[in-house]
Amino acid sequence: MTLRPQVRVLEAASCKMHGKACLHFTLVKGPFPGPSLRWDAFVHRLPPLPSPVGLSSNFVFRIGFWRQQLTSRLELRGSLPSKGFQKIQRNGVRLGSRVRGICFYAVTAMGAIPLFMTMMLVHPLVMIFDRYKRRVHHMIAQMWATMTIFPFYRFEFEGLENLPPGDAPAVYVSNHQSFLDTYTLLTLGRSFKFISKRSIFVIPIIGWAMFLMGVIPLRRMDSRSQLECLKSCMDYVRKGASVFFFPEGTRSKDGKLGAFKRGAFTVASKTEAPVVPITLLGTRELMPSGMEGILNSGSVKVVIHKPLKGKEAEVLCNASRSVIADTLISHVE
Ligand SMILES: CCCCCCCCCCCCCCCC(=O)OC[C@@H](O)COP(=O)(O)O
Repeated sequence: MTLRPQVRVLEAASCKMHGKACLHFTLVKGPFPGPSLRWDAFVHRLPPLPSPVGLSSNFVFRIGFWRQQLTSRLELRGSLPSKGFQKIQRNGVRLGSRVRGICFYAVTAMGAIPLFMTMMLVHPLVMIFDRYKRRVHHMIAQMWATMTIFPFYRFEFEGLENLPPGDAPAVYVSNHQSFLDTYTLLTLGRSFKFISKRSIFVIPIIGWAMFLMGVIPLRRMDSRSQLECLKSCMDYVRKGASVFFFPEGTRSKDGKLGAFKRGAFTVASKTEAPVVPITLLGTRELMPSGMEGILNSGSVKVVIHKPLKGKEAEVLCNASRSVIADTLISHVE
């Protein structure tokens, strides 16, 4: 293995690390093509303030066209928020986030098995004594969700006093940014029935538990399935239970709040049940849509807003969306 100094002056377009003009002094160790280790010192030539000066080491593994890069970077002074050798990245995703993701799913799977067995055991009694709310199942789901997320991120609730007293029937709605939304909301321990896309029911154990809990399936593009879903929701609410909609119908891909579908608000206006708007903050930063395999570090906040009542679905829809939109805007750094 030879150590070969390389000095490279990278134009803005080619400095992938900083996207700006900068000077790199690189020591390359290792035969080419093959695994190589590079030490890279960089100074920005035309720095806006603050400009990063630092050291990074790239371990580049190359076999034929396959290339894998692990980067760690020490920013002595930089534009990145935090300093220090803590960002070991693979393809731009921090190793820590990958490891956390794997642990997260291990914990959630290990917890689900015994808890699901318990659910199965008590299910006949639940269907006899508490057919609509199924509170015992929600307590089990609350335990599962809490034990799953507790080791990985802090979550706090604001506005708990706005929750309908005694689990009274209501239509809950919130923005939707991540799979973590469901986990976080389940820790509330309320017996609301989620409206879920059918494909989630196929997940072993979780899907079966959703069935036992009375989660309402929906084929999103199918108008008949939408009607059946609304009918089930109205039936549940009239029988004293609550339902939970993500009116955007899908997770936000860019963090912006999408348009709200009317279904939830039709159920509320027809059953005269209150709408409880909820804003979820931070889940997307932890596990963005399309990156379900990773879990970044961070925290989550859930804001429960004052319940809204009314006979006009459109009015309820607009009022709910704007209170959530305002809260999202007010929490943008
Ligand atoms: C025994 C262990 C206990 C297990 C309890 C499991 C309870 C799980 C409740 C799941 C409720 C799921 C609600 C999902 C709502 C939904 O369907 O949202 C769609 C998005 O997400 C994904 O769609 P997309 O963003 O378009 O990919």
